Amino acid sequence: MGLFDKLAGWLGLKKKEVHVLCLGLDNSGKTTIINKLKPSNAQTQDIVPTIGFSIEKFKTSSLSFTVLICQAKADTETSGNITTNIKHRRLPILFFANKMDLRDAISSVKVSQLLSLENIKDKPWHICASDALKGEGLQEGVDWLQDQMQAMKT
Ligand SMILES: Nc1nc2c(ncn2[C@@H]2O[C@H](COP(=O)(O)OP(=O)(O)OP(=O)(O)O)[C@@H](O)[C@H]2O)c(=O)[nH]1
Ligand SMILES: [Mg+2]
Repeated sequence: MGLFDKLAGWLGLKKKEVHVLCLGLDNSGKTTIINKLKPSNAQTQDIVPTIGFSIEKFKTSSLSFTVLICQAKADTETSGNITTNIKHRRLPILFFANKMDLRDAISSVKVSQLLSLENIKDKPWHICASDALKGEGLQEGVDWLQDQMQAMKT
């Protein structure tokens, strides 16, 4: 069972489709993170650089996730479609400070300071240190998303 399956189970399943936007710098580990969220039998061993953007669809027993993966600088029609109105909605934002296994990695607290995340006042946000190769930190992020989505339902 992948982390998305667990998330779907926890959500109460009122919604049938969930859109997730995965945005980050080139080579930051976006595809690796999304791959790790899939059930192990659906994961690929062969991660290649994403050209432009990619759309992944996950179907769990009763929920489908559409994940749009694109570079922070991408400005495509598709990303526009999915991101329309995001700015004005109180949608949760989960940050992964990925590649924390690298020797020169800085802490998630420092990343948060450098990105001035404390200035985000109109949306719930959370930052997790992660090592997407080992899958470390991803569960913490999914747990936080679960709490946020539960709160949005009530
Ligand atoms: N050391 C380390 N390497 C990682 C980690 N996550 C991803 N990588 C590696 O970083 C490289 C880029 O990972 P991708 O998942 O392709 O990154 P991306 O953000 O999707 O890259 P683009 O599609 O090119 O924007 C790959 O060689 C991954 O194996 C991590 O947590 N630690
Ligand atoms: Mg990619």
